[in-house]
Amino acid sequence: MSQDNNTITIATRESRLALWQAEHVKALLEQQGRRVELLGMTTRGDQILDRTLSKVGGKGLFVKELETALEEGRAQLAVHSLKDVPMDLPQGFELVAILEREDPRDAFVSNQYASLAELPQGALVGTSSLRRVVQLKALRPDLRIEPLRGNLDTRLRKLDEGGYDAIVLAAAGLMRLGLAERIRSRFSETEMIPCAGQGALGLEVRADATALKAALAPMKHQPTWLATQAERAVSRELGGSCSMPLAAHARWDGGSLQLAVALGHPEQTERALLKAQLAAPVRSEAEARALGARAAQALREQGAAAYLA
Ligand SMILES: NCc1[nH]cc(CCC(=O)O)c1CC(=O)O
Repeated sequence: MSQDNNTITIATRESRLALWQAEHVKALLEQQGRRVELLGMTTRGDQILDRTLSKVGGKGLFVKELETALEEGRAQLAVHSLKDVPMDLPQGFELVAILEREDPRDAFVSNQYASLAELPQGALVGTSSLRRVVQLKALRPDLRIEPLRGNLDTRLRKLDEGGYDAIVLAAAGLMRLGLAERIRSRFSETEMIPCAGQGALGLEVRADATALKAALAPMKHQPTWLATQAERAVSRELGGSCSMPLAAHARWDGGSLQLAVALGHPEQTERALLKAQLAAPVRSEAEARALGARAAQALREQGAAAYLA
């Protein structure tokens, strides 16, 4: 297929969201005169749709098959939702760029209610993200929260079939798929702190792909890169995977990064949510990671150890 050096083959999952993201990067590369093909693949994470991902365990459920394609030379580039990418990539792989982040917030979607505040006592909310569960419980202890799995279209269908009063999803995914009109309201980044990397796309290549790395480097959006380095450092420091109830979101305020973090207990959702907010001037990746490490430390000082399995 792509034996000639000018063609870049992008390995992608085949969900509508993943394909949109791969097509988006393809279009950006084509604007630079590159020839691009897509290689669609099914990952283990796509196959396990009947169980909550946190119970399946294992990191990188959505990325491993794509990495194998890079390893075997069937593709040169993998496009990921950054929040699905493990904090430390396996030996031989690298994130070469992170694109400018879109809306990082979580969205409230319902056919009857305009916002969380409007939900009646004891309403049923669907989400499978432990991060969302612990923050929803803190905001509205009366709510019943039930698992909701599947790709975005499936989750919306389950809402429309009457299975839930409301569901909570990442705004960015809905916007990418042209489903923004389903969003009734957005949570602020402080009331429902997003997951590390939410709303950003990461480009992964083989670490030895020198020429390709040089070609992709200009696609790196430095403010997003630094913000997400701080967020991902929190998770790395706490030994986290994407399935623990950890939230980390950094936003720029002039030259300073404002980092908000929250950690809930994975089983006892009635236990207090640990929270911290820190800010620091950040000019380098080292400074971004140091800010993330300080936030993790702040959570440890509040007793994070008892929350980490
Ligand atoms: N975990 C699945 C996933 N991975 C990326 C997105 C949305 C897009 C993004 O955050 O970049 C979603 C859906 C969701 O969490 O609702």
